[in-house]
Amino acid sequence: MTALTLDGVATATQVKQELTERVRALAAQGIVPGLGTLLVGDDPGSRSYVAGKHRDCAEVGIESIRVDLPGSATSADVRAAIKDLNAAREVTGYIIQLPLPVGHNENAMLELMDPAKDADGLHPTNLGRLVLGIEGELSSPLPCTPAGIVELLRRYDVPIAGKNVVVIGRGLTVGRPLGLLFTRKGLDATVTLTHSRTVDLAAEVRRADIVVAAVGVPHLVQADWIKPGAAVLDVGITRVENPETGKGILTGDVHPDVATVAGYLSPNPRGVGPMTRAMLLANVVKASERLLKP
Ligand SMILES: Nc1nc(=O)c2c([nH]1)NC[C@@H]1CN(c3ccc(C(=O)N[C@@H](CCC(=O)O)C(=O)O)cc3)C=[N+]21
Repeated sequence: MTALTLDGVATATQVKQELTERVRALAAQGIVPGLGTLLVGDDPGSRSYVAGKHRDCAEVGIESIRVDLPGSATSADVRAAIKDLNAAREVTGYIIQLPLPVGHNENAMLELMDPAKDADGLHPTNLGRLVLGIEGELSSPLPCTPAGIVELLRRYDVPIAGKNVVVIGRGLTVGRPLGLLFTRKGLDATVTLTHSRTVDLAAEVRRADIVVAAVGVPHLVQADWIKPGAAVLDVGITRVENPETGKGILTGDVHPDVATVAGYLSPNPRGVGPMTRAMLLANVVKASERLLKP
């Protein structure tokens, strides 16, 4: 058996086409969604991620508002920039590009954001609403990677209700919110959240119909860990130095041999990553559409 590829690039392209239509409909009502990004310091990875997000915005017609602060910026500078973004009328939603340089208190900065403008869905109020299971229009922006994972599975009609999901990694942006999302009414999966202190990780993963690996440990998940036919989402990515060439290779958490056992496999890169970026755009468009609601 060779797993069906859950193609994140093709799916993200579909999502962006649908968003382009929704942005056109908003423009007809005089509303232009705007995505703000606050980048502190000059980490090349963060710079390239932020540049990618603004390219995505241009693709669907969302306005971009970039705020870049130098690495020497103080917490007061960051707080002032957050206050400006909260007040800026052209900003529908924004993100604080993580990680912030050492010395800044990320959680305190996230809490300063206006929850209605939290395009990442990582503000405590929005994570709290996820716990409360607030559905429908009132529901807040969902964290982008968990939303991207569910959207990818849905678009390939991968069964979720009643299925055993094993998430590897309990991080803020993926593992923890994903457990809440999969157990929501309407998705109805059963979730096991594993982590570095889980006793027999392979045994847990072998029970899974859906596996999400989000830890950043190259090729952690082996083929003999996978129930034949299971869906595997490879999220964690690490730049592994090639000893011969010295080049950095992007390596996922899932060993390539898994493709011979799994029923579905998202590649990494070109899987959940592009879906994460598409869901960020969806959060901004949804926030603008909420402005239309009486
Ligand atoms: N507030 C905040 N929110 C984030 O969502 C956030 C963040 N900070 N800091 C950094 C991480 C990283 N992240 C990625 C999203 C997509 C790809 C992605 O699309 N990667 C491509 C490969 C690289 C590329 O082509 O750019 C892929 O997987 O195919 C990568 C990384 C979001 N992050």
